[in-house]
This record gives sequence, C-alpha cells and structure tokens, in this order.
Amino acid sequence: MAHPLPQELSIVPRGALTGTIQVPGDKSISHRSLMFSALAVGTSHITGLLEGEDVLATAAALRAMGATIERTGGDASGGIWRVDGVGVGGLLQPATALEMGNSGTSTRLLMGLVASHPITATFTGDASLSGRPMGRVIDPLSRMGADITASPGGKLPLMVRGLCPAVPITYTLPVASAQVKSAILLAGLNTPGITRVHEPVATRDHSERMLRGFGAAITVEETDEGRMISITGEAELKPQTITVPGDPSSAAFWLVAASIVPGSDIVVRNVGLNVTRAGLIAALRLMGADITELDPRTVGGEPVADLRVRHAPLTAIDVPPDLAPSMIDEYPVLFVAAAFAKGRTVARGAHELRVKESDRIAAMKDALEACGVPCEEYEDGLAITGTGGDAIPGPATPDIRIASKLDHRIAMSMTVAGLHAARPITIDDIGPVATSYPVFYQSLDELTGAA
Ligand SMILES: O=C(O)C1=C[C@@H](OP(=O)(O)O)[C@@H](O)[C@H](O)C1
Ligand SMILES: C=C(OP(=O)(O)O)C(=O)O
Repeated sequence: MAHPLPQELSIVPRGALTGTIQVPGDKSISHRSLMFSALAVGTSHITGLLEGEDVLATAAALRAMGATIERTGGDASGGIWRVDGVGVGGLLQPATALEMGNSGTSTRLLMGLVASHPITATFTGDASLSGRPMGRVIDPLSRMGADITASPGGKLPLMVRGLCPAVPITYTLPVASAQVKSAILLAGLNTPGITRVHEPVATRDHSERMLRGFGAAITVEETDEGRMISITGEAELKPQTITVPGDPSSAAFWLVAASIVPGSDIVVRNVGLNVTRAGLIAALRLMGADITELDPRTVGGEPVADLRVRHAPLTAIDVPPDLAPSMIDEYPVLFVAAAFAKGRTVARGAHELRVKESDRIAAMKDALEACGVPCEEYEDGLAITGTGGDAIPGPATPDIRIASKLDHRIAMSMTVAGLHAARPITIDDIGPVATSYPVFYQSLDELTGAA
C-alpha cells in the first residue's frame, strides 16, 4: 500500500478545555462486531461502529472472504452498518492478499478465523505492522493444524493455510494478550470439540462477552491460576443488533488533557468502563485527577458512563504494574500526565509496549525528552519527572520534529502535551490518528472553542 504524504502539525496551547463531546465507538468492540456478525447466519445491525482505518481494514477483509458488509447511515460519532454473515465454516477463499494496514487486532484475530477454515489467506501490512511479532499467534494456530509461512522473525507478510477440521487445543497464554486469546477462540468456533485458553492474567474480555451474546457455548471459569475460557466448536452464531460503546482508549486523551490544562472542565459522554479497560482512570485518580462518573448504565452489554473531568494538580505515583493489562494502550498518554505531575512517576511491568505500533517506551522517552521532560528508560517502562503543573518547556529549537513513528497513540499523546507547553510542539506526521480516531482534531477544536 502506498503511504500518504506525512501530515506535519504544530500544536500550541489553546487555553482551557470546556464543553461536552462524545468519543467514537470502541475499536476492539468494533472489530469484533464485524467479525462475529460475518460468521453469524443472517443479518446483524451495528450502531456506533468506529469508522477508523483499522476497523475498515477488518471490514474489507471480511468482504473479501464472502460477507456482505454495508454502511447504511451514521454520523461523526459512529456508523450504522449491516452485515450479512456467511455462517461459521462459510468463509470463502479471498482472491487477493488481505491488506491489514496498521492494525494488529485485525491481523491476529483474522488469522484465527482463517486457521480453521478450508482456505488460504496472505496477510500484508504497513511498515509498522510488518515489524510486529506474529509468533504469538502462529504458535497456537499451528498447534491447531494451520500451516503458516511467515517472513523471518515470524513477521508479515505471512500466509495462513487453514485446516478443516482443525484440532482443539488447551493453551496457556505466554503473554497477556487479548488478541492471542481471541485468535484462538475464533479458530475454536469452527473446530470440533472444546478449545480452551488459560489466561493467567486477565485481559480485555470483549470476545467472551460478545460470543456469548451471539449464542456460542462459551464458559469462563475463575481459578487461583487465572481464567480458563472454553468454547465449543462448530457453533452456530445468531445475528445480533449491537450498539458499540465509546472507546475508553480514545477518551483517555481528553481525561489527561482536561487534567493538565488549568481551568478545564469537560464531560466525555458514553465511555466504556469495562474493568478490563479502566486502568487509566484508576491510575489518574491515584495521581489526584478529578474524574466523576455520571449516569452509569449498560450499552451493548458493557458498563458505560459519562465522565466529568476537571483540571486538578497531579502527584507522581508508582503505577501499579497489575493495572498494565487494563490500560496497555493508555501508557503513552499516562506518560504525558506524569510530565505534569509533582515528582517522579515510575511505570514498570509494561514490556508489551515495546511491540505495539511503535516501541512506545522508546518513542515517548524520545518525544518527552525532546520537550525538556526528564525521563529514565527501563526495559519494561519509564520514569518521568514532572513539572508539578507548570507548562513543559517544549522543544529547544523550532526545527525539532517529534516523531510519531506510524503510531496514532504517540501522535495524539504529544498533541495533548502540546496543549500545556511553553513552546510549540511540531509532530512530524499525524496521519496515523485516522487508524483509531479520525475525528480527534475536530473534537479538540470543539473542546477548545475553535470549532
Ligand atoms: O484485543 C484487542 O482488541 C486489543 C488488545 C491489545 O493488544 P494485545 O492483545 O497485543 O495486548 C491492545 O493493545 C489492542 O489495541 C487491542
Ligand atoms: C495496539 C493497538 O492496536 P493494534 O494492536 O490493533 O494495532 C492500539 O490501538 O493501541
């Protein structure tokens, strides 16, 4: 895929954030809504689907394998989509390679789907995705019988030749990864017998919740050694009407922005608060953030609330490592919060950050240090010495560019940092923001009165 030209942007402070916004649909739930609907027998309807590039890559791949997927309406806060599924076992051989763009979730979950179908698919991706480890899914899916040929180091491009019928396995996750767990469960859907995933550390449980909603026989047993998830194969999924809640990983940027910019007082509506995703809120509250949950309710089987966030002085903490799985995508913006806290925040136990769209530990260290924020890098995290609430200095000279490294979360996090910096922060490429939050800069305009 040809890369679009880099979109450079300079961020300058815009004053307090005020008003109310709604974040787009949850990315994890949007991917799964499309995949499970594509495997159901009949027509599903999805409201609030995130229309980011990652989710659109999933839709395109499912279409290439026979599902009919159409947008029927919607607005900036989310799309309304209709999916006519092919039934479990009914995926067709795609005619061309599946182009996954920047999306790890699309790649790993769809590899699981292909693994137990009688089809062969080639997966390709952009430079970021092509550097990410796929061995973590290649191993269990190969044990189930799939024949997978990958590029050196277990990377993309790779080809999955599915086996049908596949062999059920019991697999203990060697890394805390909802993508690996979900890939195995998806392969298990079309595998005779019971496929089991043992998860020593709990990760996001959207697949389990949604598969149950679609009528799959799935059980979750809590044990002293973690969770054992069992799925009975050759399932028949029933079509659903799904409302996707707002993405807590997108709300995260506003929670931090309002906390650090003096005078801010905002409401972020419709934020998913599943405990397997809510770690950042817990960490920010430990730092002294002023976050109130309003109107708690259930949307699409997930707990949701509106969040009121007011500026508050933040204090450094040792981020509890057991929060890591429930805030894994939020570390970059947590590091920004730490840059404004009083004292030295230490966040460790987050080695997985090394293998996201970029090495997020190195990327944020480089970015924050370039803005005058003292950092110390560990193999599994970062220590950051904050200003105690004052503006961070910003780059020493105007020619310094902050590298977003094809990583949406680095671009958005450094945008937030630029809202309270003494000098402008120029980001070399904000294009990747479109993967998960296409209306991010519109929402920033709304919250800062520039819309
Ligand atoms: O299952 C998912 O939807 C996701 C799981 C996480 O990845 P890992 O499974 O690699 O931890 C997360 O970082 C990613 O943004 C989305
Ligand atoms: C890690 C992320 O996504 P993915 O793994 O799907 O590329 C993310 O959105 O931060």
